[in-house]
Amino acid sequence: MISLRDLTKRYGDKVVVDRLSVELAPGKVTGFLGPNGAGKSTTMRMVLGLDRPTAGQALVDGKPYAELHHPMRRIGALLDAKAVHPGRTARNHLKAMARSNGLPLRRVDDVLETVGLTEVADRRAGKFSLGMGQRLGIAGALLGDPEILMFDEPVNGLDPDGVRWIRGLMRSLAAEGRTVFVSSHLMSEMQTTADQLVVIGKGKLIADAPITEVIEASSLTAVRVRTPQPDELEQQLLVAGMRVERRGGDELIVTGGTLDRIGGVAHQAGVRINELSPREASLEQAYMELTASSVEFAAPSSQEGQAPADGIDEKERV
Ligand SMILES: Nc1ncnc2c1ncn2[C@@H]1O[C@H](COP(=O)(O)OP(=O)(O)OP(=O)(O)O)[C@@H](O)[C@H]1O
Repeated sequence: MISLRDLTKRYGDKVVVDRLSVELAPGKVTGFLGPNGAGKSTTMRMVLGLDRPTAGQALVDGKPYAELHHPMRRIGALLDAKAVHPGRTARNHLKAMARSNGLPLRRVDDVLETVGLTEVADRRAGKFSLGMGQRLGIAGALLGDPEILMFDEPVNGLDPDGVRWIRGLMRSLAAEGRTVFVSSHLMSEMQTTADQLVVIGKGKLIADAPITEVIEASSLTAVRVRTPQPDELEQQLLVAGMRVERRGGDELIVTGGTLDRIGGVAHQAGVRINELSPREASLEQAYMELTASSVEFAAPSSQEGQAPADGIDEKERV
């Protein structure tokens, strides 16, 4: 279990991590999201005892990293895949890690196998491709067979095969009951990998919720309703506290209500429904909305690539 309690880091007068309190649950992949400079890497470094909190605590199984007996058996991390001696072979790199951390040497072959590097184990790490380097970094994280894994941007720069492999690995580590904490810029990637999301902006917690809730809470998640009695239904939905946008003819776009609630309101009002269809925001849209005010260096305003206000693609409009 990783617990962040009012975790704060200041550099000079800049607050980089601001009273962050989060508990990361085992058996789940928790995605750690935030715009550039939000404080993700700094948070992860504090969990590993590489940076000292200015205030608050980052605890691993209830203790600061420095007080753990066999830290690599508790938590394994990939922060910087390039932190490998280029002249060492992959196998020797892992052996050195195992020796200096009191881990059994037989683990080296196990983790080489897990990450698919057995064939190239005796090649020098300096000659490895980016993807092989990432795999070696992950092998190092797995060496102590820890219950907690933390990866900082593990898919950065990987080809689709590498991305798929890491996704599968994270899912299977969580399925074994481990705590998996992974930062990423790739929302689409998190949408398929994470169960839970922790979103920060300018060091502050913005959201800590299951991914489904983050998407549901987006104002871009809507329901399209078609009815021959749009005035009546609009009235009843407004009374029930939902927001309704009229689309001319028989179409309403409803936000703030689930399919079930909208169906219930229509049924009670005796309104006939011809279509009731969900329009889910993508995680990307929900995320952009959440972090809009936390982006440190925004690009000059551009409409390009922005989601339409109701989250419905132009091509879906009829
Ligand atoms: N050693 C340091 N001294 C001063 N400022 C620092 C130091 N390390 C990080 N920062 C600042 O802290 C802020 C947060 O950085 P951090 O790397 O934690 O963000 P991040 O969310 O991981 O961003 P990215 O996604 O771009 O990696 C940035 O503004 C960064 O410039």
